[in-house]
Amino acid sequence: MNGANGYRTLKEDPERPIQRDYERGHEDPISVLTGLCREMYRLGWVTGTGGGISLRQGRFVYMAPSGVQKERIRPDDVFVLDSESGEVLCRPEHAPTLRVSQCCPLFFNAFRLRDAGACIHTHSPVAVMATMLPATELESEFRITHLEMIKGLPGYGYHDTLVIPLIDNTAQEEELAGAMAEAMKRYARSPAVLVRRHGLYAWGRDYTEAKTVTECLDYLFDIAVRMHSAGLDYTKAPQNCLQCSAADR
Ligand SMILES: CSCCC(=O)C(=O)COP(=O)(O)O
Ligand SMILES: [Zn+2]
Repeated sequence: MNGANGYRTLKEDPERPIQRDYERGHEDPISVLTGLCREMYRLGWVTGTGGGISLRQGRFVYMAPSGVQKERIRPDDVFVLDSESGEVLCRPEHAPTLRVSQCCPLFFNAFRLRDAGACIHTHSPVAVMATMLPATELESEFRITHLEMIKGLPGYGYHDTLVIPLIDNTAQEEELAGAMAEAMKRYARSPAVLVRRHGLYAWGRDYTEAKTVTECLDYLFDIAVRMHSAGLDYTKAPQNCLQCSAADR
């Protein structure tokens, strides 16, 4: 069959659906986790052992150990947990002193409250800078509008104002869990929570979406910091936007 664009299109056989492995969880989640940790390290998101990613696939949750260099995790370092109870099912046998990531209860917030398939925690410098901008200090939320990359976030358009809740940091990572859950309930549309002077938790229905969301947010934080330095207001629509009313500007 020829499609309107001249490309050959195939009709999908319902008995033998085309395998879209990345959507259907046929990739090895442990290899995905170790590979993404290396990529996130290169982006400056998970340096100095902090930050990370957790994946949920069916009954199982995959998570890195705490306090280790995330870019150097090997497959046999990865913990496997029960996605319902949170119980550790498999631990690294070769290193009995390793403990599961301190981010565990925060990753579980994303799995339980948003039905996420992946959650990313970054210590990205631009995310941390964004939590200290004057507009975020006052409101305990990060707002930004009229930037193309907002469209990379599920359910958002160019003219929308993206609002990410911002919670205060605590001495221990686990102590953030309650405030993060509260913020997620109050900001039902938000795909992420910022932690002041610490970083970002962002999630998606699978690791591809979580990675895209985190990349778009990181870009938007960077732009916000640059716009603020240039004396520009990233929270308001530009004067010349014909679709927006005076109240938006
Ligand atoms: C320098 S990392 C401080 C602790 C932290 O913020 C963090 O994200 C720790 O994560 P881990 O997976 O190493 O428990
Ligand atoms: Zn952290």
